[in-house]
Amino acid sequence: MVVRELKDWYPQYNKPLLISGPCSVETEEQLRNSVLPIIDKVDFVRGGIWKPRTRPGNFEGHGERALQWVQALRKETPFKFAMEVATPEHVELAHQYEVDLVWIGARTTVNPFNVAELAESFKGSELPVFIKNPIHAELSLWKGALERFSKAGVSKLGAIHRGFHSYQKNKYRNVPMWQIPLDLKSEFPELPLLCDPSHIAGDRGLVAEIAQRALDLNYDGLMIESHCKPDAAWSDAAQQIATANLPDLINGLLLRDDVFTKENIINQLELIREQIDQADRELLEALNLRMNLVEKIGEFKKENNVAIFQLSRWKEIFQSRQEWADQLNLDRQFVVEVLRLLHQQSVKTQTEVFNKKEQNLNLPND
Ligand SMILES: O=C(O)C(=O)C[C@]1(C(=O)O)C=C[C@@H](O)C=C1
Repeated sequence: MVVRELKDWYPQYNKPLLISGPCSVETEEQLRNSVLPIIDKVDFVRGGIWKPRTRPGNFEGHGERALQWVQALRKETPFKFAMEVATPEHVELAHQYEVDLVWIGARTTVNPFNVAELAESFKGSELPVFIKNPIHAELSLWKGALERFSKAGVSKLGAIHRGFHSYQKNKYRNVPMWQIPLDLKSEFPELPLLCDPSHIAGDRGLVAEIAQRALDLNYDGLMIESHCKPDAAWSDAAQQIATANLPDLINGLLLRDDVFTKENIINQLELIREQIDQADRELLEALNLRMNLVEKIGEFKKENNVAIFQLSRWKEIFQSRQEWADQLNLDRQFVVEVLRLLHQQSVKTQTEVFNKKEQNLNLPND
C-alpha cells in the first residue's frame, strides 16, 4: 500500500492537524454559530450531513439540504469542510459541493462489500479520505479498508482512531485499545493518524485528557466534536464540547517532539537504552532456560505416561507469581497475561514432544 505523509498533500500542515465542528448540521443558525468562531483555529470544519443512527426514529441528518447551507456559509466566509460519506451517492455530492476531506465511518469500515463499492466511487478523485477504525477491535479490517482505497487510486489517505465498541460497561463510550492504532502506525509510519477523542470519550469531560494522550503517543492530529449549544445537540450531545471552549482546549494541549534532540538528554537516553538491551537479553535467556526445562518435563511425562496439563501445579504457579509481582511492584494484570502466554507455550512445546515420532523406527508409510 502506498501512503503519503500529510505534509506531502497538505503543505500548510502544522502539527496537530485539527478538525472540529458539530456532530450534525442541524440548522443554518446552529451551523453558523458552531463554525464561524472556530474557522481560524482549525484546519477543517467537520459537520455530519447523514447520520447513521443505531435505532430508527433519531435524527438522521438533512442530507443535501445541509450541504447547501454549508455552501452558502462558505461563500460568505471560506473554510475547508469535512464530512462522513457512506454511499457512492454521498461521494458524488461531496465532489459536487467541493467538500475538502471525507471520512469513512466505523460502521462502514467493518463491511468489505460497502468499502469496496465506496472505494470504487473514488476512482480518479483527488479527495483526501480518512478511514475510521472498524467498530470492533480488528486491525486487519482497518488495514483492508485502507488497502482497498489505496488500490482504487486514493493517495491522500489517513486513519482515524475512534475507539472500539465493548459490550461491557467502561469508563469510555468506545475503548481506546491504543495498541491497535500503534500497530497500524508501526506498519505504515507515513500514514497520517488522527484521534477522535469525542467518540472514545462519549463524555465531554474526558475529551481533553484523551486528546493529550493521543499527542503523547505522537498522533498527527485530532478530530473533536464541538457545538454552539452542546446540551441541545440533536445527536451525541454528551460528547460535544462547547464551541466557546474549543480554543482553551486546544491551547491547553502539549505538543511532544518526535525524537530527542538535546545532546545531554540523548546521552542519558542511550545509557538507559543500553540497560534495557541488557535486561531484554537476560529476559530472553531466562525464557530459553525455562523452555528447555519445560521440554525436559515433557519428556518425563511422555516416558511415564502422565498428562501435559497439571492443574494444581499451574494454579500454584499462577498464585505465587502474582504474589512475587506484588513484592516487585509489577502490575498484576500484566504478569497474569505473561503467565498465561508462558503456560500456553509450555503446553504447545510438550504437545510437540508427545507427538514427536521416535527416530530410527522406520515405520513404512508413516
Ligand atoms: O510442572 C509441570 O508439569 C510442567 O510441565 C511445567 C508447566 C509450566 O509451564 O510451568 C507446564 C504445564 C503444566 O500444566 C504446569 C506447569
